[in-house]
Amino acid sequence: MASSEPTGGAPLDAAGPHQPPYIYDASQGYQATTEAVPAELRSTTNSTPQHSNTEILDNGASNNDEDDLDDVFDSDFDDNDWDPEAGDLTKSYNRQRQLNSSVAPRINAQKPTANTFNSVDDQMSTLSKHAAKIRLDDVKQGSSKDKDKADRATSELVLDQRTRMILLQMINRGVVSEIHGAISTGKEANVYGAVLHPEDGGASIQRAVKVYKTAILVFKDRERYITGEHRFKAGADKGNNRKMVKLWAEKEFRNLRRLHAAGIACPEPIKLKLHVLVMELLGDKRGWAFPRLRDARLEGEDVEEQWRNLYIQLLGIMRRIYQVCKLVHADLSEYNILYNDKKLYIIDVSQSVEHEHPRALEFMRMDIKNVGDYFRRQGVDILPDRTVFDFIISPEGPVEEPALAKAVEHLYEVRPVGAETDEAVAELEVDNEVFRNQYIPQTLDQVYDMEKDAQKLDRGQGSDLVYRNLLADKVVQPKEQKPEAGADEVAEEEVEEDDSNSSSGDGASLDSGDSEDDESRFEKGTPRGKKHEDKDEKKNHKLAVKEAKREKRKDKIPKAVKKRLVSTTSRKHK
Ligand SMILES: Nc1ncnc2c1ncn2[C@@H]1O[C@H](COP(=O)(O)OP(=O)(O)OP(=O)(O)O)[C@@H](O)[C@H]1O
Ligand SMILES: [Mg+2]
Repeated sequence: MASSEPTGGAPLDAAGPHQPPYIYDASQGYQATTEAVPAELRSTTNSTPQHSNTEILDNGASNNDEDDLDDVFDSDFDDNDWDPEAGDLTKSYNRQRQLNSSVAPRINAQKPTANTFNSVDDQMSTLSKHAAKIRLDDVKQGSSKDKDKADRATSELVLDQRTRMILLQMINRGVVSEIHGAISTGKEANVYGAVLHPEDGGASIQRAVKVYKTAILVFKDRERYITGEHRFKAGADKGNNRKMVKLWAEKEFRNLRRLHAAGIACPEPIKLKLHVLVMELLGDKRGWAFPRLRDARLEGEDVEEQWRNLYIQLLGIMRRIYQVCKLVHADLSEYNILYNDKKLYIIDVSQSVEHEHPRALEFMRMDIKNVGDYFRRQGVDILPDRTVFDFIISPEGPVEEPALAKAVEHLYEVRPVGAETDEAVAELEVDNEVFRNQYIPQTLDQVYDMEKDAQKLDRGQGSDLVYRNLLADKVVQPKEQKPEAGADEVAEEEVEEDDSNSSSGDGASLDSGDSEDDESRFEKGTPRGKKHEDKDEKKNHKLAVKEAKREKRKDKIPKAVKKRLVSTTSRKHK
């Protein structure tokens, strides 16, 4: 994949003002004229734009300017831009963007340009002393069956120059002391284990380092999370991979911080630099990461009950993320939840959206489906998607444990039919199917026939409306309600209020959030689905779904048999 063909590697005569104080030779690499550039850096080092022979491995990085290290050595690492105490993150983010897009060197403009290279070179030399602390072959994987994967991971993992420099910086600044092998390699990011040996000789601290990839194909499907995120617009430049991954990393960092501040079990975000995010390792003291929920093996006599408790725990977490963090995870599944000792940990929140994102509720419905499907496969008697949806978005009700779990138990008690009979199970499936295809307006602006719905409310039939829980009493007085003063506006206030109380003082959004942008968020996030279906069409659709289900049921395994099968399988895990 990488080319070792030298193209610009002819020895330079002398270091001119725009050239570094070392020269590059195609066969021998760097020939230092001042300090030696160590082997660790030599393979890919290239600090001058006229050299294009940089080996671009790894990371899927394919930008021609991958060797540009300017932003890596920006002073932003030092000025605590990403510390919660540093104040307005939007401002610091914008400041950073300005810095990054500036053509002039960011070091004292009075200095001759040659000093810029000196400085980069000096920094590289300084960092080089840490090179041996990046030991990617030191792989820790959860189980021996993952050995193959681990081997593959090791060979796949060759860091590009920029990433390596950032990692060395992290070591130099004492964010971590060593970086080890990959915990995970994926299409969007690699996650490495790292360890910090505190200077005071205290116990070592395990950390995780997530490195986002810059290959273009990777985040193609991220479009829908950006479109409609009006505050994201100014920052998103789809033409520039590097900027994009930086944005995703920032988004994840901020979202994690919100979750963590709300006391949700998730990795504590520690440090962010460009596309590299350092966070708490969710794992044991020796650096073994907790398994994903998908790979979790529950043990004990009461495995069934444990699964049910995890399901209830997760519904509580989802409600808390929505109500307290004002976010929707948007990629929640057994792959993005870690499990340890009866507890669930939420990870991978770079695509999480504000609850006011035009598609937030659609993403939430997807999360609910994924979660429900998974727990059902574990034999849990799950609640209907619609019930879960209402539980999460209802402004009324608790947002803390243990009250959350109690509230879920209550939902079980009051549901009309339990899942004891085949009919009840079938009914649940129909209801889920209908719900999953139903149009959900995000705000009152999107309500198709406000008049008609208002009449419904007046007649006390508001519970028929799928968006009924958006209709907090204070938000909706249907008759006087103007479309532009919808739930969204109130939600905005709540966000601000919430943010000002939170320690981070910022949101997960990435730009200034100008309110005049508010309308534009609906341009592309056009409501889809069943909006234009009238009542009869809906009824027919429901009947059709019912009919299809009835057909399917004919060759269905009876519930009791299925349950037996499921519990035998889970017992195998003991
Ligand atoms: N803080 C952490 N502690 C322990 N393990 C982690 C942590 N963060 C991530 N992991 C592990 O790394 C894996 C990938 O992380 P994550 O889900 O955040 O990346 P991703 O964006 O899904 O990347 P990709 O889509 O490329 O796989 C997780 O499934 C988990 O096993
Ligand atoms: Mg993931």
